[in-house]
Amino acid sequence: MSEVEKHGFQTEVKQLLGLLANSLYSNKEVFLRELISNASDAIDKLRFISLEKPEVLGNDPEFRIRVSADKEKKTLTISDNGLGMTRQEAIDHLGTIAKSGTAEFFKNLTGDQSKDSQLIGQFGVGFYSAFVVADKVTVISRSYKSNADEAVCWVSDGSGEFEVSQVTKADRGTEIILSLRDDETEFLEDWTLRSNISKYSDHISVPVQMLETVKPEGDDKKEGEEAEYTEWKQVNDAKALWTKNPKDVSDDEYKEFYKHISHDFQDPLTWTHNKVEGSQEYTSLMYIPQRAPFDLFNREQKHGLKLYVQRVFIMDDADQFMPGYLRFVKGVLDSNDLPLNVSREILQSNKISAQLKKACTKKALQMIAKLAKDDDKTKYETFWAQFGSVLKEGLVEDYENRDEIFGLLRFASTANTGSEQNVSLEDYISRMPEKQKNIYFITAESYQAAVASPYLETLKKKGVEVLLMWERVDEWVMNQVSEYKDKKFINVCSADLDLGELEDKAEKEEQEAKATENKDLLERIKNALAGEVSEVKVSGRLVDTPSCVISEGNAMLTAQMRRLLEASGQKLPEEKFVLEINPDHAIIKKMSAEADDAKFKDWATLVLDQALLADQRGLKDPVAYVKLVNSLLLA
Ligand SMILES: Nc1ncnc2c1ncn2[C@@H]1O[C@H](COP(=O)(O)OP(=O)(O)OP(=O)(O)O)[C@@H](O)[C@H]1O
Repeated sequence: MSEVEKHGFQTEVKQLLGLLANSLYSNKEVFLRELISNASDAIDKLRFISLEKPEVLGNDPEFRIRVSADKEKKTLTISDNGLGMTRQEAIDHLGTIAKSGTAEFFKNLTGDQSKDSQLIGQFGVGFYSAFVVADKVTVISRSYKSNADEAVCWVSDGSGEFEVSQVTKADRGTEIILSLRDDETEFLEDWTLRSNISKYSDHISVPVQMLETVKPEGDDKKEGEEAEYTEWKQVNDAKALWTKNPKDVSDDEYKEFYKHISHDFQDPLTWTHNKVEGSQEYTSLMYIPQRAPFDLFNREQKHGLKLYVQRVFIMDDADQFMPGYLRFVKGVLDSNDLPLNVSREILQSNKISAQLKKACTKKALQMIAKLAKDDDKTKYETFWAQFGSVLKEGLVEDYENRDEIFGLLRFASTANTGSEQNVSLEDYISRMPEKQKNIYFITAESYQAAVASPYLETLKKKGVEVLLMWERVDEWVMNQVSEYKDKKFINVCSADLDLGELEDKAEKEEQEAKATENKDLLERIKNALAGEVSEVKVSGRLVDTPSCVISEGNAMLTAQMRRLLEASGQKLPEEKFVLEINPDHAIIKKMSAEADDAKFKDWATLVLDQALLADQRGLKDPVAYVKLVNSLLLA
């Protein structure tokens, strides 16, 4: 054995190891699924390499995973003849977590063990789950590229460090030896292992073998042969789940397979399994998780389907088949038409992959639509809470499926008493009074800001429902969609709020009359606010509030959008507002009666500042505002 080299785990791995025992307490046996999954991935990868270089298989061409227990030593060994790891790969892969966004994820943990261990499920623990049952893990691995004496031995007790040394290993592949804790010896029992392996691994295509005692009897027994001997026998079904007829697959099998491909501990919310024959031949099996992954909004998040061509694994995270707004969909795509030597670059510009993307997108949207119709309403609520804001991106990203996506959206609304997002556009349209031709909505900083906005006042008075939006993505999306089923989307904060036929002739005339009547007042306010506002108008949208501001012309940078752009580092020109006043409001009446120009200016400033505050625009000089309010209160 060569010199032993010590390494420390990456900080995040240490944190993960610290939380594991708690998070996997009630389903410790998942370590077996995770290690068998890794072994099967390692075999899939080598099978792929061998397509071009069959010589890498050498004299060991039969892929298999082996599980064996040693009751005396209290060890459980999982070995595979996959691609193996070099010394450096073992250091890199078994000492760090390579997922982007990992550091942020760990920074955001609360420090409360029980809460954090729930979150860890979102993360996928993989190899490290071995430490839940073992107090020492030894990995002996030889890469398919290395010689027998260049194998690596990796050992750790999971506390903070691991050791690596060079060893000799006769065959290619990886052997993981778990020294089980005293209270975990049930995993040495033949029956426990067999039942867990068949539960977790029936659906993977690689045979998983265990040693079986064979008792030759009668004619089989040869002269001089020992009474009993052991032989490696296949334990699992080893038939890739997606290749089966959907009718022959149980819900439990679908759920287990999901856990195998996703490394999630929870069951999926739903799935769709489709075998398509004809001009294109492919099978897709797609799932929606119950919970969003920790990196759903990380640009570098790996997502997409596991790609197989004619049942041969080609690559993980093939994002060419799923649009970005469906990045939470997990699953497998097995194509008969793509070439086996397909690369990411080829997929990017390939006609077949474009057709497959279209088909998979449609199927995924149908799966979501079916979930929306499920009798169990909580399922769609869960889906919407986890992935709704991502799905909305599809309105911009996927013009072709816009109507389908619109149909899946759920909103908060003034028709509800709380902030729950459960109103579909169909619900909204079905409640529209005959005279209403448009769909009204508001975007704001928060639910509270939206529902209490002065911009809703007239619509509320007229009994018109308004959809309330406050998610980051809303402003951007709603700026880019104009209509649904011939109904225009109208932002109630827009400069020229189009009430269409909801505003009758008499109201229009009344409004015009008020504008004429208050012409001097409007002019006086504009002068008093010299340069602060571009125009002062009589408002048609206010009832209980003295004033509001709207953006000049149709520039329509709402407060929310402005903040988003500023946060992204854009320099925006200073905004000019149109101030709308409600001449029937007592404050405006009081202001109008003020003869003293200086005092009038104070009132005008107050009315503008209040409008800016109500629109969550913030004030340039909040201290001056407080002084002004106090002086008017004490006057
Ligand atoms: N049996 C094995 N053979 C070869 N490489 C392995 C084996 N087990 C683990 N590895 C390597 O170690 C890496 C880390 O494994 P780990 O289970 O922690 O994460 P993962 O499988 O990449 O991610 P996740 O489990 O979240 O999908 C793997 O990506 C792989 O490169």
